[in-house]
Amino acid sequence: MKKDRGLLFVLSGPSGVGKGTIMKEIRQQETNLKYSISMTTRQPREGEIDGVHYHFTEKEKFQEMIENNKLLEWAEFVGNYYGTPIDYVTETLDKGDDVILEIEVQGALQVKKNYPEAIFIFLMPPSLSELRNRIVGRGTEPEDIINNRLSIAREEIEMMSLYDYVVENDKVELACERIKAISIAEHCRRDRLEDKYKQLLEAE
Ligand SMILES: Nc1nc2c(ncn2[C@@H]2O[C@H](COP(=O)(O)OP(=O)(O)O)[C@@H](O)[C@H]2O)c(=O)[nH]1
Ligand SMILES: Nc1ncnc2c1ncn2[C@@H]1O[C@H](COP(=O)(O)OP(=O)(O)O)[C@@H](O)[C@H]1O
Repeated sequence: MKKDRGLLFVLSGPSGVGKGTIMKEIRQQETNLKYSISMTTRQPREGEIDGVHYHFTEKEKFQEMIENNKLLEWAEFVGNYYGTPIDYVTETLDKGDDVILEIEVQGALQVKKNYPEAIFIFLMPPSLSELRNRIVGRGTEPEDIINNRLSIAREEIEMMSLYDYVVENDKVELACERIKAISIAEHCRRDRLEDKYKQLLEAE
């Protein structure tokens, strides 16, 4: 039997909330979620690998992708460009596999416009002071960028109500379990096995 099209999940939330940490954990586990690797013009951080964490690229190439409609969505974030290559997403969904995007809020809103059937998950920190602690603790950004990211975070949090789910990232394992539970629940909702069971009842 032909597999139904996969489901598209969008994980979003303020910088420093733990999106990368959660995605790293989920990618190491056996799940049906395929991770879409974004394209960015940002410089790689120490330990980041091209083609694993991001497709790192020059501005010209990124611009070309936009012009050729090769990005499902894209956004400028603190001076760099980030975008989702469309081909991987459509090919994977067509094969019947689920895809998860880890993107910021402007991009998520574009996906909502272009692919409204996607399922939107907003990851929240336990508090704003904890969010600051996490960004400072990560030690990857200078003070002015941290402040910039925190003021964007406040604006992003205001968009929370547009999402289907709000998931707290208090403990990494708990947040991962919640996201996996959402994926299972959404499959139950989409697949509705009523027809199958109706046939079974009729056959008995
Ligand atoms: N719109 C959009 N945002 C992205 C994409 N990839 C990553 N981002 C977001 O860009 C923001 C900055 O990412 P990054 O520089 O890796 O920093 P970090 O996620 O805060 O560690 C984060 O909120 C990411 O979720 C993408 O393809 N599209
Ligand atoms: N549940 C959590 N509890 C404590 N620290 C966390 C938790 N989740 C993530 N962190 C830490 O917060 C920092 C930011 O996480 P990161 O995954 O880089 O965030 P994002 O990708 O959303 O910007 C990292 O140092 C990470 O180890």
